[in-house]
Amino acid sequence: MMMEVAWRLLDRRIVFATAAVVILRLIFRLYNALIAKPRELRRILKEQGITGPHQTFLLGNIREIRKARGASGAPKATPGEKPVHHDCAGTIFPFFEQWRKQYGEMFVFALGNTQIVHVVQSDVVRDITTCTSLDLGKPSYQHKERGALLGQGILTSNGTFWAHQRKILAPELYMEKVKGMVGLVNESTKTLVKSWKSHVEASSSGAAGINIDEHMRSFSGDVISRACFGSSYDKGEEIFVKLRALQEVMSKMVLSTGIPGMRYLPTASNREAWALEKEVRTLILEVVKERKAAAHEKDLLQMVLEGARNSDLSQEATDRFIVDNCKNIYLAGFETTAVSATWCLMLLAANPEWQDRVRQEAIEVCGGCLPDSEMLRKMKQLTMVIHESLRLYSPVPVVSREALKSMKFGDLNVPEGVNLWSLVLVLHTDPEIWGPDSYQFNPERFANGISGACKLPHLYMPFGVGPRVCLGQNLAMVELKILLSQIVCNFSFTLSPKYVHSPALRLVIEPEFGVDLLVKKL
Ligand code: HEM
Repeated sequence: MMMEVAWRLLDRRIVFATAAVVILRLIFRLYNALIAKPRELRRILKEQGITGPHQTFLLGNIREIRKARGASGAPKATPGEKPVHHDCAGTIFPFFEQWRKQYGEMFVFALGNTQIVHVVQSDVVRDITTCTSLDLGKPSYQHKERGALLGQGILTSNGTFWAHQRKILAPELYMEKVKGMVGLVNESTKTLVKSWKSHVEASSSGAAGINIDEHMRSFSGDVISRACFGSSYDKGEEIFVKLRALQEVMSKMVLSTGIPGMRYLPTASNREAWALEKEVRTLILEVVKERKAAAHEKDLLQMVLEGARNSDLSQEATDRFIVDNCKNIYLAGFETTAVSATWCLMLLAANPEWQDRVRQEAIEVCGGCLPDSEMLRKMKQLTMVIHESLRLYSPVPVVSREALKSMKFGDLNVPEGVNLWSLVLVLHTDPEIWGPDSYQFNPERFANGISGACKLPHLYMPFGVGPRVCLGQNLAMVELKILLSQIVCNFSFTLSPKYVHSPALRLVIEPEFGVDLLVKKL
């Protein structure tokens, strides 16, 4: 009896002792990750003279700033006012402007427990963005926060795994291959032009008011579905509808919190994201299964499939490789292209003289036909407008990297785990680089290409630069050129009085209330 009681007590003591050790280790790890390591990184940076705001800057703060300045962070604009472009960098990132004044060009701040150095000096930006070392990668917090959306695909992965994925995907988006996609982009454009024509015909005044954002998204989604899934296009559409829903759920989550680990909690949005993630995975793998039966044309999915099969991965890892990269291509190529087209059309509507110039050129070059790749090359005025639009409203506002090991750029020692951010919008509108009219819409500056437009061409980076430069930039330019040339050939358009100019930061920089145009058939 005595023995039994002693054993029981001992048992309990062992259980308590084990639990105490586990809890203490957990506390120690949390302390290290949340307090000791960030403090140590700050100390190293401070020794180099890099200081900055001490409060932890969570993405939730963006909402506070928005509340204070109006819904998007942009000053309130009156409907019908001509857009003022100098809004963008300063109003979307007012805190950066304030910190630059307070701490100088290079400063450190925190996003959750991640230390971020803000860098805009041209030589340091060049060294960072062109660095080919695999020790410099994409920030790990992006993967943590957007795991359900991105998985471990090309956008967020690092090291040799990223290099392997890039090697498989890159050749499929080289210019030679993209030339072969002109036909499918023309198909998607025809659908859009037809739908706008019926809108105009249905309006009694001969001018239809169109909120163009959804139209641009349908166009861009249509192109990506065709490029990715080829003849399995119908299934591709279904997958992309679900992915868009997933993206929307995730974008709300990303904006509402910067707290690490939130995505593991069973909140309502997390549960919704997990369910959508599962559905997308099942749908993609169904297409893959169907394909195993028959020889297939070489669309993007097929390349991802073959790349995964030749990679000596387990079945589980192969499936993940395929699903994650399909999701990554969609995310990288869908919203960015749609929002770029939206900004280009807003600028053409606000600047009728440029709309006329682009129209005249498109009519001369295309002669009433759908463009081929040679015609696209000849449309110089249109290319200038697209470059200028991507300069003022670059959809991706920040190019970011993480030092996966301690690294050095010029005099800057970057400790392992520190992130580097270059604000594209600031670099794109710096009067020192672009001249006194840097905030104005002036496509003429690109008459002699990017190197003729500014003093430091490597700082023009709507598609990023260096080894991780956008893989889809050729396709994106082809999409924009075909879409815009066909719109100006078929329609004339002005900004509707409903339009309120308010660039807002969501996953990309987009017009907060959309773009409303008044469209007439030519
Ligand atoms: C106007 C439209 C687009 C813009 C503005 C854009 C912009 C960007 C930017 C800024 C990056 C990050 C570069 C860096 O971190 O240095 C990126 C990466 C990427 N983009 Fe795009 N993109 C566009 C369209 C597309 C399209 C249509 C696709 C695919 C079909 C695509 C695929 C990718 C991929 C796969 C990456 C990751 C590259 C890597 O990490 O190795 N993008 N894009």
